[in-house]
Amino acid sequence: MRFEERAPSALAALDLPANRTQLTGSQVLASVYRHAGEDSDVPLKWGEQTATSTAGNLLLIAPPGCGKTELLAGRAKGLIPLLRANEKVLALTFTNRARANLCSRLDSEIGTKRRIHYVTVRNLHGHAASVIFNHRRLLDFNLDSMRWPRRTTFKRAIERVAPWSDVRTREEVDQQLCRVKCGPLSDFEVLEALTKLGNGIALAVELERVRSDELHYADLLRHAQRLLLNDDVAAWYQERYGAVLVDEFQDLTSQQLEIALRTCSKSRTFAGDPLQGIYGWAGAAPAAIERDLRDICGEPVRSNISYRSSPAVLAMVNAVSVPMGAEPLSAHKPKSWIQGGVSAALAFETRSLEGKFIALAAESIIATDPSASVGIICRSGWRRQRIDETFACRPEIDCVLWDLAVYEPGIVEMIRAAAKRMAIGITLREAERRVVATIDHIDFESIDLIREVFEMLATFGYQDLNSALARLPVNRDEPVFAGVHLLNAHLGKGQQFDWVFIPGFEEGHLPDERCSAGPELKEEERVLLVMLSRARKGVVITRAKTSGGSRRRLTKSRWWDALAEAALTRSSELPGLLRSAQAPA
Ligand SMILES: Nc1ncnc2c1ncn2[C@@H]1O[C@H](COP(=O)(O)OP(=O)(O)OP(=O)(O)O)[C@@H](O)[C@H]1O
Repeated sequence: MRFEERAPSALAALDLPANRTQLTGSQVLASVYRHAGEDSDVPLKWGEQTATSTAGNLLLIAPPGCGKTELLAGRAKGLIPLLRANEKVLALTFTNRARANLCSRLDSEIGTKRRIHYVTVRNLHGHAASVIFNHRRLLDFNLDSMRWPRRTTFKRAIERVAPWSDVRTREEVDQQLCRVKCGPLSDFEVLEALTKLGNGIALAVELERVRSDELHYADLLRHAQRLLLNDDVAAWYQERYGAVLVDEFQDLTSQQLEIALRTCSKSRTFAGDPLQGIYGWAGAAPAAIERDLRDICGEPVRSNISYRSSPAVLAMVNAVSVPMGAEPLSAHKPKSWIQGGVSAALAFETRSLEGKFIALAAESIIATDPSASVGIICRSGWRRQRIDETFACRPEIDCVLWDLAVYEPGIVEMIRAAAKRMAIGITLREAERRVVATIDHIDFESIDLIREVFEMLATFGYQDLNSALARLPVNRDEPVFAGVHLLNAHLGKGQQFDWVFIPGFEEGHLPDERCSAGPELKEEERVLLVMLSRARKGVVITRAKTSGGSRRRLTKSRWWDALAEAALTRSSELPGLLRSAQAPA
């Protein structure tokens, strides 16, 4: 059945200012073409200078989709012949998915074997953990008796000391602890600082952590920084790493920057985009970091040609980024995109209709092009609830929920590989113990995720491993593959999808109600830019006019009108365009 036959009510509910949108859209499109030139082969300078340059330090600054991560992979290739015997390149990212992303780019550039031989790819917490483990004898605590952090460690700690605290209090405590631990403080100095600040809950959480011999994520960075401030420790790493590459520098804290710099002194490459800085709440300071990096690397190499997105997507991206002070982004080979791509803004009467539309649209895209990836990206988890429920009612659509451990790149594969050596009928508990035993204990994040998978299987009532394994999804190493992906904004950083749907353009959600002024509002704008710019072929933004059974009126997001103006696709054209969802010619 055709898309529009299946969704008459959802389509009828669309509310798009068609004429005005088309007019403004063509103007924007014209400017996108003008900037790129027809099918121009750009930007040689950007690529040549970065991949083959043997300059010690290099700073790459460019907006989303210009190929920064790709260039880091190229740079690794160029640096490998310059390494001395026993030296490696260290590539640092922020998340597991970003690590998987960089690994797959490196694999295409230099092959998996050479990548494993010459390049260590870690996220910053993983690198910190290895520094702590390698130099544990210098620590002022016994690492053997400590537990590595889990994703739930902080949540469990605060539930123990302040079970009555609300979400906002918990976030504030988390942020305060992160800020205090952003320097090379000992445990005693952390307690002293928290006492001075007078936040009783934060102090209680920290005391509970020390009492129960746990490390939190922020402790990993703090202890790694302290160790690396020791010149002998730093020299040990500097002999091993002939080059360091850091992706997304805008999200570094000064502590993380120091860890990267002390780890490698020879060749340092940083890639990023200050306008995509979305971790200010965790202590990242893009402007200060950029200043420091200019001192170290000199003038940045820049580009504003997007290899990722169609002209229609870029029209929306530019509508957000240009008022923020960015140069407009242009599409590389703009003519190669069928009809210039898609960008649309759709308002629905209710959240339920919005969810129904998105599910049908995603289903239609996948039915037409099974190789397409569709990202449904929400600013916040609470606003995704209705969307998740809609997809849960439609088991025929395969969905990847990015918050579940079972969908983290490589995790199910690790379980399956270990399970091959286990007897049929082994209990889940025993299987978990044996799977964990096969993982390098420094890889505490994979161990945490494997434990989460087993916890989830136990909740679903599985008794033995074999029956559970049959129900686990096929898991891949790459972060984004064909199918529907449901995620929140921060998880999507650095990733890309053929199609992106962004629900929830209402005040209170976008921007978040706690971030409606000052630097927090600026950061929300950057979050918006990150979400929009994940799209390759098409981006569709949506909002609901009312909420819940009471039909409370919702106020449209302050960014809605500008984006609806920049949208190039009329609602009546959308079904056909979704059906012709193919990769660019
Ligand atoms: N020189 C190039 N030629 C063709 N395609 C490219 C080139 N450079 C990058 N790409 C492609 O463009 C897309 C975006 O690249 P990449 O993810 O490296 O951009 P980015 O600048 O790191 O983006 P973000 O800031 O959003 O993380 C990828 O699909 C990549 O393969």
